[in-house]
Amino acid sequence: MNPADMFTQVGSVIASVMFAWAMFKQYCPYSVQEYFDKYSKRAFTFVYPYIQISFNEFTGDRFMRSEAYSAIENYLGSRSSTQAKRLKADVVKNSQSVVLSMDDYEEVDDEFQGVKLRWASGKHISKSQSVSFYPVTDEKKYYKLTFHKRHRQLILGDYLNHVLKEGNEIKVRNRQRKLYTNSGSYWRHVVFQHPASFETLAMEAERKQEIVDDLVIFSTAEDFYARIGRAWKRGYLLFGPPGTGKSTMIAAMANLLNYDIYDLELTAVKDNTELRKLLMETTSRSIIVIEDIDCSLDLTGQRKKKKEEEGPRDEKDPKPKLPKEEDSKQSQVTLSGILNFVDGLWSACRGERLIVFTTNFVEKLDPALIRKGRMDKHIELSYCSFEAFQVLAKNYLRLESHRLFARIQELLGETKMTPAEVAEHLMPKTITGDAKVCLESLIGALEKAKEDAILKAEEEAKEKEKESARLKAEEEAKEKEKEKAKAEEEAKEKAKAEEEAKEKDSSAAENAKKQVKENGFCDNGNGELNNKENKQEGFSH
Ligand SMILES: Nc1ncnc2c1ncn2[C@@H]1O[C@H](COP(=O)(O)OP(=O)(O)OP(=O)(O)O)[C@@H](O)[C@H]1O
Ligand SMILES: [Mg+2]
Repeated sequence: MNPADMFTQVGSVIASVMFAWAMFKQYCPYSVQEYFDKYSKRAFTFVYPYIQISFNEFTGDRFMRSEAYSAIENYLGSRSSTQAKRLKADVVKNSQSVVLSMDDYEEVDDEFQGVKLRWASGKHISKSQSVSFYPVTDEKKYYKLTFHKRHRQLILGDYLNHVLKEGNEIKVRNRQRKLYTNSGSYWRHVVFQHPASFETLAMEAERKQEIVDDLVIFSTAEDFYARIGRAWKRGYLLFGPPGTGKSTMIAAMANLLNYDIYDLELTAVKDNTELRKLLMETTSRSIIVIEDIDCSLDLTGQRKKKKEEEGPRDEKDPKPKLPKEEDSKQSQVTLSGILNFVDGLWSACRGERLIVFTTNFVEKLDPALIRKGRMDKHIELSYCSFEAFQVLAKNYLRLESHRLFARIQELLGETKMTPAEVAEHLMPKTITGDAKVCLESLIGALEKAKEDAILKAEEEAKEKEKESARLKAEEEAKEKEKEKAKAEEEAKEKAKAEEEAKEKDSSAAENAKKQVKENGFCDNGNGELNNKENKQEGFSH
């Protein structure tokens, strides 16, 4: 048979098969088609010796990007750069390095313990049903792994673990950390580039080391948390006056552990459901921060008391007050919503998370919120100590020691100044950045602060004295009032007694007169008898 005849024959066979298939599709009942589909696929897999696994980009309801997908993407990155012909490039780490990954419909070979496998990338495209001028396409990307079925055990066990582990490590190395903030129920992010570190944090070295150790132990304790059956999370409560470094410490924590930050603005969260949704969208290796928790919501222990103190409504205005506009817009996140959030009911799903609360007034918070187990570590950030000052001097002025340090140490022991205020004075004030000028400015400020504190203390002492004198005078006046009331009472009692005695006397005289009239004598009550004659003659018995 010559080639021309052969092509004609093959062509006519293909055309006949396609015609038969089209007829089958058109006229055969749907149930029979389904049956046919099912068994043809089974027959195919029976003779086809390879296994295929798909890893889709999104899991669930397009809610979260699959961690396995992004790990595979990273893992295949280095292999694709040497094998694939079409690559995708992305810039990471503050525009400092380029990361390559394979483009759609590319294939890459891999080898593990002598076994050959193949990865392919692809996407399903489905057009959305919406009627629109610009039709929206819904892309679902995936990676497909193909390997011989006799290696099933090895690939499903060791190889996939190896891919995920290595992919995650590459991800951590390349990752550009993000600072997320919530606007309503969505997170928005910017690249996180805060320069704070524990080295530059002004704090006593011992306490600082303790916190660093705690963080590092936490970040490497996955197996421990799994063994004791607790969610891999840890709560930190940072408290202290404004400007003592709470926010700075959070940035230092994120830099130390290479974590993202989710800065949660509670007042922008509508209710507990929205809070849960936001939390579910946080990724592992992150710090979830709620700053100034005492101001965020009415979560303080004094909540009930405050309401009681407000007392009954104004008598003159018995109408119930309508809520103000901002009241009605207020967040409905409740204390129990926050407690669930902290307890990790919703965060237990995957990965490590730190939860950090900051407050200026720890005593105002509801004890339930900050009990151990919820907020595992309470860290007080307080006024600047000499040791903290030394760190600042080293950061700002590159000074280890100076003759003015002694005076500063003395003053810091006598007065309170926040690290933020101290740092402000250490900012170079001249072009030459003369350290002496800065230190003298700080000494001046500390001396002034000390004087102010003395004046304030004197003022307070005077106020106290005045108050106690006022209280004493009030007490004395009350005492006098009491004595006067008592004297008046006694005088009244006496007058009453005299009145009664008088009345008694007059009734006795009346009785005597009556007896004399009737009997000619009377008993005067002393066993003596009186009569008219005796009286007239001046006799008496
Ligand atoms: N302990 C510290 N170490 C280094 N710098 C500090 C420290 N405390 C404060 N600062 C400096 O002061 C500034 C303000 O500090 P920060 O915002 O961390 O204070 P804060 O405690 O969060 O205050 P607030 O309670 O008002 O939020 C920072 O920019 C930082 O430079
Ligand atoms: Mg702060």
